[in-house]
Amino acid sequence: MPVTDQAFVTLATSDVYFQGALVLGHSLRHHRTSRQLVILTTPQVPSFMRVVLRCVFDEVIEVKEIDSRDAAHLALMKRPELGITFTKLHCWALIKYTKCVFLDADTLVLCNVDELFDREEISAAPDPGWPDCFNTGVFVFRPSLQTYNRLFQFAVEHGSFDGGDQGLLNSFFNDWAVKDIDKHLPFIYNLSSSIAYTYLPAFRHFGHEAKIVHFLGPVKPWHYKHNPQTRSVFQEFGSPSGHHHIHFLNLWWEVYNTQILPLVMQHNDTWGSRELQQHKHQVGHVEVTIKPASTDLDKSSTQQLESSKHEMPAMETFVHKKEPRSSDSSPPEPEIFLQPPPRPAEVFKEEMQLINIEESPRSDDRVLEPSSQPSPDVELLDLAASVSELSIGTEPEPYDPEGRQKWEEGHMDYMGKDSFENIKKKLDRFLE
Ligand SMILES: O=c1ccn([C@@H]2O[C@H](COP(=O)(O)OP(=O)(O)O[C@H]3O[C@H](CO)[C@@H](O)[C@H](O)[C@H]3O)[C@@H](O)[C@H]2O)c(=O)[nH]1
Ligand SMILES: [Mn+2]
Repeated sequence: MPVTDQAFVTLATSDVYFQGALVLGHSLRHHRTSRQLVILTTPQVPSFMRVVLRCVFDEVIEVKEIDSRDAAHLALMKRPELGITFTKLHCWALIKYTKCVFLDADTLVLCNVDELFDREEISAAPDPGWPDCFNTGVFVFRPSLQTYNRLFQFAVEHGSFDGGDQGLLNSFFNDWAVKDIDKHLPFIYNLSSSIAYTYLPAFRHFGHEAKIVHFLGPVKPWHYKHNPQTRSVFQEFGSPSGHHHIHFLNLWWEVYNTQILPLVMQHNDTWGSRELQQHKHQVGHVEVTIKPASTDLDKSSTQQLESSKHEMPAMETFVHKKEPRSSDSSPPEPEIFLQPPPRPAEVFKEEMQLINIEESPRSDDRVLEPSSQPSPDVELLDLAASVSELSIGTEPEPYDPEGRQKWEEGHMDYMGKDSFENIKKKLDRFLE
C-alpha cells in the first residue's frame, strides 16, 4: 500500500545532478518503495527535463537556490561548488509529509530501504572522514516550519564550519554523536563507495549487506566514461580505483544506460538534430556522447548505425516510441503555492521562499515503470551491441580573465579553482 504522508526527498540544481537524481529515483522505484518520491530543483530546469523528472518522481518542487557563499570554509574542503547545498534546507518546509528521508543525488539504492522511516530525526550515518559527524547524504528528518526557521536563523548566526549543509546540520543537531545510538544509521545505509576499500577486511565482511551506496567526493559516476559492450567504466589515471568502487560505478551506469538514457532520449527534441552525426547530444547543459563501435559489429547493428548517421534521429537507433496515450490529454495539473514561513532570517529572506510546487500526474500515468515490469513506452534496442563508449560531459567553464591574470602573476588559488582535482580534470579534458 502506498504511504502518502512520507517521502524520499532529493535535490538537483544542475543538469549533471539531474542525471544522478534520475538514477537514484529509478533505483528506489525498482526496489518498490511504498513512499512518495520528491525532488527539489531550482527554477532554471529545462522544460523537457521537468517532464522526464515527473516520469520518475511523484513531485517536482521548485525552490530558490541558497548559496552559503562561504568561499573560505568551502576551500578547506576543496569543494568551492558546494555552497549551493544550503538549498537542501528547504526540505524541512515539506510539511505535507510527516516524515522524510533525504538522499543526495549521488546515492544509489541497492534494495528496499523503507525501514528507514522507523527512525527519528535526525538519524544519519557517520561521515567516513570524521565519524563523530554525520554525513548528510542520507538522513531521516521531520518537516517542520519551526525547525526550518531555526535552521536559517542558526545559519545566519553561526554559519557552517565546512561552508556546506553538512557543517551546518552537524552544529545544529550537535548531540547526534553522543545522545541516542538509534539515530546512528549503520554505515551500510550510506556506504561511501570510494572509501570502502580502505578498510578492505571490513568491506569483505559486511560489504554484501550494503543498502545505499554514496559516490561522495569530487569525482562522481557521471565523470567516468562507460562502455556498454563490456558494461564497465573506463578506468582513468588518478581516478579512485578498487574493485568494489568500480562495481558500484558499473551498477550506476547500468541503470543510467538501460533506464534513464532511453527516457531522456524520448523526451528531448534535440536528439534528432544535426549534431547526431557526431553522436553528441545536448541534454540541457550537459552533453551525452555516444560513440558507435567501429569493429566487431554484426550486420544489423551496422545498418542501424548507418541509417542513424544519415537521416534517422538517434533516438530511433535505440528507442522505439509508442503513440501517446489517451491519458496525455488529461487537464493541466493544479499548481500549489506554498507560503514562505513567517519572519525568515533577513539574509536569506529572498532565497527562502519556496516558489512553486507542482504535483505529478497520477502514478498510473508514469512513463517509467519499476523495471521488473517491462515499460509500455520504451523498448530498448541493444545499446551494448552498437555503442562502445558513453559519456556525460559538463559545460565548458566560462572564460575568466581576472583568474587568468592572477594565475599569470603567480597567485594561484590552490584550495579552490586551481586545486589539484580541477587542474587534473582540465588536463583530462585536454588529452581526450
Ligand atoms: O551543484 C550542485 C551541488 C550539489 N547538489 C546537491 O547537493 C548534494 C550534495 O553534493 P555532493 O556533490 O553530493 O556532495 P558530497 O560529495 O556528497 O559531499 C559532502 O558534503 C556536502 C556539503 O556539506 C554534503 O551536502 C554531502 O551530503 C556530503 O556527503 C548533491 O548530491 C545534490 O543533491 C546539487 O544539486 N547541485
Ligand atoms: Mn553526495
